[in-house]
Amino acid sequence: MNVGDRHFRTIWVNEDGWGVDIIDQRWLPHEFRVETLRDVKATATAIRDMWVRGAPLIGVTAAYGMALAMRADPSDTALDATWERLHATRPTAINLKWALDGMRSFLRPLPEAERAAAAYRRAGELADEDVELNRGIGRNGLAVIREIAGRKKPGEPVNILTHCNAGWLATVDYGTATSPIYLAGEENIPVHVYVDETRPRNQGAQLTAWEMAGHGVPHTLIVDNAGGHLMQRGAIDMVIVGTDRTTANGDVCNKIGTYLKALAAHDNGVPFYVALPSPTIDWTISDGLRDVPIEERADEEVSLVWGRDADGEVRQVRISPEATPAANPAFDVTPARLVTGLITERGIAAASTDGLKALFPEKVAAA
Ligand SMILES: CSC[C@@H](O)[C@@H](O)C(=O)COP(=O)(O)O
Repeated sequence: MNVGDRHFRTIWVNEDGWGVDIIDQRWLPHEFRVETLRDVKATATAIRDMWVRGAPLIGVTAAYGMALAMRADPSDTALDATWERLHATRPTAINLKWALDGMRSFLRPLPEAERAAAAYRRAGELADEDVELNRGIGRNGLAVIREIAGRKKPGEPVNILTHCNAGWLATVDYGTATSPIYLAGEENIPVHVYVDETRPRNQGAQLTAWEMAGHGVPHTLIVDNAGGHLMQRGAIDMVIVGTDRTTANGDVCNKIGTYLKALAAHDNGVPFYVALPSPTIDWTISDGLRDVPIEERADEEVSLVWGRDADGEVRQVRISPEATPAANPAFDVTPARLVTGLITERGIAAASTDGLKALFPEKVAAA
């Protein structure tokens, strides 16, 4: 998507032909910074410390990390060690394992001398494929927005609530939850987005709001706790969120707080959609609560917040007593029964084993 009048993806190969450039998302919305990753160590840090984040982008970054590793040492030992090191960075998004497994099984049969070039090529293909998957999600989600818009008075916007950032910054381009929103904009369908701030790291306030502002999408920032109130008053037409891992029966693991939004949506009859590319489906599990590992992140993410002060300095401040401990589970699981539909690149699936099987029969068979 565009930053100013220049098109950016979130990740690309540096002009030197081998470094991997990323948008360092820690500084947004205050500063737009690009960093170059030059080895596996830097790639692991970038994923773990959330310079890049969002399930699809984590996967593609890991694929490029494999390429950096193969350039330094194309041995089987390095292949396995890189898989282990990158896989240990963040536990919840299944796209990470999907990308690492795919890269390793693609590279293993190749002669060592060919592995680095092949790895860069394959990582680039995964990046391109991600963009195409997201375009597909956009087209399918757009049908839902269009249908709601058709029931509105002319010019009245479709009010969409989203949580966290499942935008272009969380993917290679377009985003998952935001892709239908961007396509609605291209069709001049009026939309308005309520952006949950998404404590503790504020991906909504910092990233989704920046995306919406940058693309002229009418939007309003709300605190996480305002969603239920707005739904009770009929201010939300639909919810669209992303996911880090969806199980074969349609349970959805996503950023902490998603479950509460789904409960409020269910209680108020508001459609609750989840937008996801098929690499985010974990076909090997069918009980999200039991089987999805939930990342526990540092307590400082709860006690300290980043912002820009009156002098223009980006800094961190403490908001709770030094002595108060904090817990920071980063994701939660929304049971399939609360999900209206799964918007995928192949269409909208019911959040159920049969619903997903109807769209992806070959994946179910392979699992
Ligand atoms: C298209 S991104 C889907 C999810 O990865 C997104 O909703 C999310 O929860 C991101 O969490 P994050 O901790 O910022 O990586």
